[in-house]
Amino acid sequence: MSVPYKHEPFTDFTVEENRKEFQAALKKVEAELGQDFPLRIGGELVYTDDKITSENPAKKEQVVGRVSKATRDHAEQAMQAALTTFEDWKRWDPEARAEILFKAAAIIRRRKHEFSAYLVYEAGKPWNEADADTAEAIDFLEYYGRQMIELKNGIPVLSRVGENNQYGYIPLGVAVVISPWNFAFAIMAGTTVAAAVTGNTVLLKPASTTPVVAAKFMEVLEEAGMPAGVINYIPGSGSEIGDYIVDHPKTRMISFTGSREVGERIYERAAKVNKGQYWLKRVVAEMGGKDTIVVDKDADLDLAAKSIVASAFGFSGQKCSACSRAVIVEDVYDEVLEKSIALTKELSVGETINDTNMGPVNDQAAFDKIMSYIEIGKEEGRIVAGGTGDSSKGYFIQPTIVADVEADARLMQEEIFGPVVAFSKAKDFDEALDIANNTEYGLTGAVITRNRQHVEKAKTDFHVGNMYINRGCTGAIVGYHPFGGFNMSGTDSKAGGPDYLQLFLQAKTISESL
Ligand SMILES: NC(=O)c1ccc[n+]([C@@H]2O[C@H](COP(=O)([O-])OP(=O)(O)OC[C@H]3O[C@@H](n4cnc5c(N)ncnc54)[C@H](O)[C@@H]3O)[C@@H](O)[C@H]2O)c1
Ligand SMILES: N[C@@H](CCC=O)C(=O)O
Repeated sequence: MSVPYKHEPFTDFTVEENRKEFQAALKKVEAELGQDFPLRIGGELVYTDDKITSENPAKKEQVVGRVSKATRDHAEQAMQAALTTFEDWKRWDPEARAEILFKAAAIIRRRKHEFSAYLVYEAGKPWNEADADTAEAIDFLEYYGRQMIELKNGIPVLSRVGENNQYGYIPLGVAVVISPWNFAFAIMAGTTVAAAVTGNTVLLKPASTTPVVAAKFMEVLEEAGMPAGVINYIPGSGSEIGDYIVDHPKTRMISFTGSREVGERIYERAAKVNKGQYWLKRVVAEMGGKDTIVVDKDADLDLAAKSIVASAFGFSGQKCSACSRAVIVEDVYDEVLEKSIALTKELSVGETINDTNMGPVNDQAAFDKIMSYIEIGKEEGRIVAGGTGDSSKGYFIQPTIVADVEADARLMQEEIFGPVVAFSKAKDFDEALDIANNTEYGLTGAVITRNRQHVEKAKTDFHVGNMYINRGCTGAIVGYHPFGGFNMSGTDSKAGGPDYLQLFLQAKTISESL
């Protein structure tokens, strides 16, 4: 029997010993950078000539690793391997499947700083963000393992005289898992193991800018005893193999996390029943956000500014949960804005091996997109902090606050996915909530208030999947804050929540007449 789930503690980097250990891990990983990683298809390691080169976004010339690139033929081979393996894997005792996850969690825990160091190099994460990403990956393994054990005998239903009834869950088949780069470890690992622990086999296509940490995770799974063919690792371009695996008639479900644009495409394509397909594909799609922190007039204004700045600029705003809109009741607008500007000016931006507050953004495309929104910000409001970027060595953008933006402006409506937050004024709390709700998304949001009635109103009227009170709007913890959004933020599949694994299962009723 395993001990109860508890989330993995974060490393306290104010402790000198922890800093030294992390610096040692950074050194060790730096010496390993530039290796080649294979595809993994049915347990075979496949090296291709065509590679995806993963670069450090903080230092463009630094190659983190070269990863073999899957073609459609590889994707087809992976599908066949997954189909064959499914026939065996689905019959495994769920507890034995869960044990592999616990073993993998233990391996990663022992090498925690090493994985976080990879995230510093490959995703440009500051130390604390890398550490949190690794901790969340461990949490997903520990939590989903336990959830599977809880579900293994199904859920009791009523029986009656002369009739014995059972209600249980069986796996679906081959799951296609497509993950984003911004939680290159946690989301990639969590979505993959959720599919596998429930008895499905997996085709994993990680994001093209962060395939190395996924390759390292494959090594851990193998060491933990994951049988060959259960998880098939096929990095490749979305356009080359993405559509192919989504459309494949043998794909039973798709677990996608990424942008709204790609999510909509996958949702639409998955709806079509192709030749040889005899099920409706299940789609879990977790997409973008346009998340708001609302500040009431009766609120702790220091807490408000701290929450806005941390949620807007943590990992350079590259979180689906990031605060990209601060909606502030007019009585306290100027004060919160001033406090936020002051805190923002204290943030350091630079190469994340140096433990800066903020690192680079993901790549040139992200840099260009974010800078173009800053230009739009100059038209739609007033730049009061930041506003500049430099992509000569890495993709660095200063944390940017745009003040006095109208509620329907582009800056208030479109996902920027970078270190840019728009401030908007509301005449009172009701109007602030209306503005908070006026986007097509509905992922996270927070209210900062001391007014109990307003807290209660926000609980019912703030239409987001994760609503926080008197704190920032990022940083959901597995098992504590099940995570997923409404409307165009996705299918509200609550990752790290008690009903998440059922998305990877189908329920079966058995009724026996006695
Ligand atoms: N809601 C959530 O839980 C959540 C979590 C993390 C990120 N996100 C969102 O993800 C986005 C950032 O991530 P991103 O830039 O990696 O997103 P993205 O949509 O560009 O890419 C996500 C994944 O989809 C793949 N892909 C691209 N085209 C494809 C296609 N035609 N078919 C199949 N797969 C394809 C990519 O290669 C990548 O692996 C943001 O919008 C962010 O809000 C959401
Ligand atoms: N779960 C993370 C966000 C994941 C998306 O980028 C958070 O709660 O901040």
